[in-house]
Amino acid sequence: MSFVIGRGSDAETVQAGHVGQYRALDGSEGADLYVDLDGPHAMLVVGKRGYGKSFTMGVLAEELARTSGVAPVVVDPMGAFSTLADGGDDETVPADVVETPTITADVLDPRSWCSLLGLSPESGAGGLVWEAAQRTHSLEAMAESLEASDAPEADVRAARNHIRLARSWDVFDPDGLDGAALSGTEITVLDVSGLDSAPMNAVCRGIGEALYRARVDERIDRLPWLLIDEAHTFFDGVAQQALRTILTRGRAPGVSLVLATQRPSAVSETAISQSDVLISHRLTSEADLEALSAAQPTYMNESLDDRLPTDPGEVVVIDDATETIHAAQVRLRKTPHGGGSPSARDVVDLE
Ligand SMILES: Nc1ncnc2c1ncn2[C@@H]1O[C@H](COP(=O)(O)OP(=O)(O)OP(=O)(O)O)[C@@H](O)[C@H]1O
Repeated sequence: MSFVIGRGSDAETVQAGHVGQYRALDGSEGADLYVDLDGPHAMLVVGKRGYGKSFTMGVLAEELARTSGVAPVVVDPMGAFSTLADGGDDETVPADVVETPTITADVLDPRSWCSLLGLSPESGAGGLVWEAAQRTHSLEAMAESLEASDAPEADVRAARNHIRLARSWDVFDPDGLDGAALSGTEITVLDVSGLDSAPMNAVCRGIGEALYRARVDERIDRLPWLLIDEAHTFFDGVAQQALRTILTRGRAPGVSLVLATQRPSAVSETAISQSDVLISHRLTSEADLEALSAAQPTYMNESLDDRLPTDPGEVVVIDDATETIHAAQVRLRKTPHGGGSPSARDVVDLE
């Protein structure tokens, strides 16, 4: 029996992930720390650059990949998680890396199409894109429907150019990833690192909606866990809508979200207030500390900044389910860590 974050003390550690050890006040390591992977959760992993957010997310990903009944999916904007598939010294993690993830065009509603292409729905071209998205289900069909329009040629030309831009991203495909394709037992890593912010957001939105809808419509049995690194990138664009839906309504259909960001002040307030587990690495920026302090739970007696850790891999965990706070050291990765900063000394060693 151990303490399991999100579940409570004296809990069984089945369907729980081993993420590290408690950290005593003198810095020594204590008992093992587990996180509940059985029920749905919204987790937020925050911390200044280089203090271990991606590493911690990788540890969670490794644990999810080896947990039954869940369908873990990572949206990987830095290309740091494909190493999950490389295996470790003595253990392998079942992982499937999708290097060019695609989604279907109809996951975006007409308004989102306009915002994705930077068009005002009130403009001539925006209105045409809106109508095309409303009437059709693929990018091809959207392009064709523009040609049949009797709108002014200048508007049609502008709309055509924007649709052409969307086609050049190569992220829309009528056979794009759906809930079924994403709900395997292995962890699916979607490498979006080669994409600009707009198509990256479109993919994230499509994946979030596909997983959520598949559970609401009872088309998949396993409980999806969507892990998103650099989450602030997605609260700036069209992905935001899907992430908000999961944060506010994901619990009932059993969809979990793990967001990692170095800028908690740049993810929405919803992301902070709806998270039931907050894992905080070192943070120093005034704005970020304020964003977290504003959502600081009433059971937290002292200020959060007084408790924040100082070294990479050290965390403070605020568990809303059990209303407890824990100081811990995140365990080492079993698969290679794909993030981290390059060092000039490593280059010299190679020469
Ligand atoms: N739990 C840990 N145990 C040991 N070392 C760690 C741990 N977590 C992080 N580190 C070390 O810190 C380095 C930086 O970690 P990581 O790449 O996860 O930072 P980050 O906060 O995600 O940074 P960025 O914002 O640049 O992505 C790692 O390469 C690793 O050397």
